[in-house]
Amino acid sequence: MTATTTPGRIGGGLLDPKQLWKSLPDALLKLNPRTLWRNPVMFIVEIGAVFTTVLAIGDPSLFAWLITIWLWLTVLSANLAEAVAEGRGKAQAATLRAAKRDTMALRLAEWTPGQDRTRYREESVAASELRQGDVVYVEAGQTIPGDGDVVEGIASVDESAITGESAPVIRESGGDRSAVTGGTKVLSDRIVVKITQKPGESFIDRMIALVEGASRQKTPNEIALNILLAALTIIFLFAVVTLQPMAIFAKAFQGAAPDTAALNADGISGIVLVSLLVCLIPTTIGALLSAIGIAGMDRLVQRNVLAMSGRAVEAAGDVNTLLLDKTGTITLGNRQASEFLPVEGVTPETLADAAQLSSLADETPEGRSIVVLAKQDYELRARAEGVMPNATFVPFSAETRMSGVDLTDRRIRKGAAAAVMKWVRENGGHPTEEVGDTVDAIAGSGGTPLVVAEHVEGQPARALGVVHLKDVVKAGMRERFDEMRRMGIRTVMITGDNPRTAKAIADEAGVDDFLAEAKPEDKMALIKKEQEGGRLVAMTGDGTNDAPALAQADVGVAMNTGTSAAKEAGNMVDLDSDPTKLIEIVEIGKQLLITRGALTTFSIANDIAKYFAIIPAMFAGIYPSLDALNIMRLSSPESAILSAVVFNALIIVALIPLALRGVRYRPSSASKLLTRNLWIYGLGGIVVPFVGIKIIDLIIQGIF
Ligand SMILES: Nc1ncnc2c1ncn2[C@@H]1O[C@H](COP(=O)(O)OP(=O)(O)OP(=O)(O)O)[C@@H](O)[C@H]1O
Ligand SMILES: [K+]
Ligand SMILES: [Mg+2]
Repeated sequence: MTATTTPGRIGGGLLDPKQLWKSLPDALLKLNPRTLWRNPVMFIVEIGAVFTTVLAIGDPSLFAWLITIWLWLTVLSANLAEAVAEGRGKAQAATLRAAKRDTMALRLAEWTPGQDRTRYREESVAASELRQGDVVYVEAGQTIPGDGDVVEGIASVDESAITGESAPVIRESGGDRSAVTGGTKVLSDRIVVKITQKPGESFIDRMIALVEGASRQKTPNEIALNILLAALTIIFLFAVVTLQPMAIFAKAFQGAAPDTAALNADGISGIVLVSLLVCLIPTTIGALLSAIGIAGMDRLVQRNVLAMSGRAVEAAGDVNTLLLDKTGTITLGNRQASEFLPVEGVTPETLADAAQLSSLADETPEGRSIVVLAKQDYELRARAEGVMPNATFVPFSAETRMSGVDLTDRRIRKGAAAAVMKWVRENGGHPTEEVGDTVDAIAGSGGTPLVVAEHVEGQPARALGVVHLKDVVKAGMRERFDEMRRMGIRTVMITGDNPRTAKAIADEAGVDDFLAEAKPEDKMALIKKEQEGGRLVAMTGDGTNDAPALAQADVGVAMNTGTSAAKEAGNMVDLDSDPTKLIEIVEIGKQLLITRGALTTFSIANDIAKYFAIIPAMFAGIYPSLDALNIMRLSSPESAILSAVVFNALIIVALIPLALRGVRYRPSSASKLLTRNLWIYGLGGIVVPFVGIKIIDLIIQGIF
């Protein structure tokens, strides 16, 4: 992809200070308690800051004001993290809005497929007036007025407004490349589009809401973590509150110890209690949690993937099995007729003629390619539907795996070998051995054989021959599947095609397993089976027949080129329509989970370390024996507390880049990763505060 629509990524780990500055107004707005209460940890800090502000006004001192200022800065840092994360989507939303200009649409009344356009009543309406089910006509140079499926014709479309990709794409009726998006532009030819969107709920609308974070909801893991953080906060609140009677008691017994601003005969000052509390509660992760989630979604957007649910992004990090469909996902998907192979006694022309006749109204790419090949090899002229008034066309369905035509005294079918042979038998015929051999040969090479058969009234049905549909495995598939294996993900190809073709393609592409002759309900059943025992399943697909499976999967990635039904059913859409994108989606999911885990570990280790940094300094005057623990030798209790509060605020800002960029992920086993991160972030979390607080203490000492 190109990154024309995506705002600059935060590279190299360093945060552009300009971004912090630009997000400052948003961060200030987030101080509003009505929005902040959603983040319990930071909400407590804000209450604490209000409290110390009141105390500082009542009994002003430099110490009181410094603490108060830094407490407010702590809340502001958290808001800044979230605002910076959100700010990146806003630029993209602006680009998308530009594509949303209101256009005029040419609506067709009483449309039926295959008819000459001049027969319809046409009316020009504003795009915003269009309703679900309306049929519109769009030609070269015009903007597509709404989301829908192409029901007639083929056109090249410029989708750069949403994908950022300037190369035009083909959109055509019938197949799995039929979905078009409102706001994109037809470059050549003309198409008839059936609108599928509800007014005001267009794909671009949803994209805007998504990149702006307006529709973001907390994910299950995030909610669970929030509850844990709130619980920790309450525990520390008790710990701090019970410190007070202890302090008063100790002070009474050790009356000789000198009073300090932190501790006198009345106990610990309110300012110090609040400071202690803020230092102990998990402010680091509390401040960064939501930014981590937003950044995860944003990383997907950068890769042209729209995740409609945060839950799916999380699930992606834990996926065990990936199901892919064959045609159009593993293969290029424009299965083209390449050869007519008749049985003995039938001329190639007869076969080509029958195949063409049965495909005249078949709007699938396969059907159209048969019409074209017959025309080109045998100069058979495609007969227009209007010229054959007695013909009833039988459209292709994934259930029957056949399509065809019924004429007055002759019926023709073409389709999957098993389906057509069954049809021949049911109509009194015997499929010849020869068809079987031809079918096997084509399938063995990875091609799709379509058997053509006819049933003339009064005679037994008979197979006329086989059409060879050629398809090509996309480049680089094997390497990507190897990579998935290293990540511990099993890949399974599912296809409506026969087992032989399936095996040939599966071997060539290097998937772990395959399921052939799968009907939509079989795909569903396979997913449900895989999900048993808590395994998470991802699925990529593009066809209408993939829709139920996409909805059932934990991560359902619909190709943007696919049908509207598929895009509606999945919980992610890949604008690049690249099935191996799932590797990146899984990586981003894992990165999200790892980043959250690492920063939680760091945050909690950090808080515990702070406890040991401050408490000895505070009580050293009273309990000389505690002096042994006072390894940091901070200059005074006040300085110790102020240093801890300053450090607590600065560490949030320091970690914003990591929260946004994410902790690096390399394919390796989950347990190895966990141990490694526990070491780095756990140990780091313990050591960093000691060093940081000491440095700040020295600076404070230097100033005063
Ligand atoms: N237009 C058509 N007319 C008749 N038969 C068709 C047509 N298109 C496909 N078939 C047959 O029906 C079978 C099932 O098609 P279906 O679209 O369900 O699956 P597929 O495209 O082969 O696999 P996938 O699920 O990977 O997309 C094909 O393998 C082919 O034999
Ligand atoms: K803290
Ligand atoms: Mg298909």
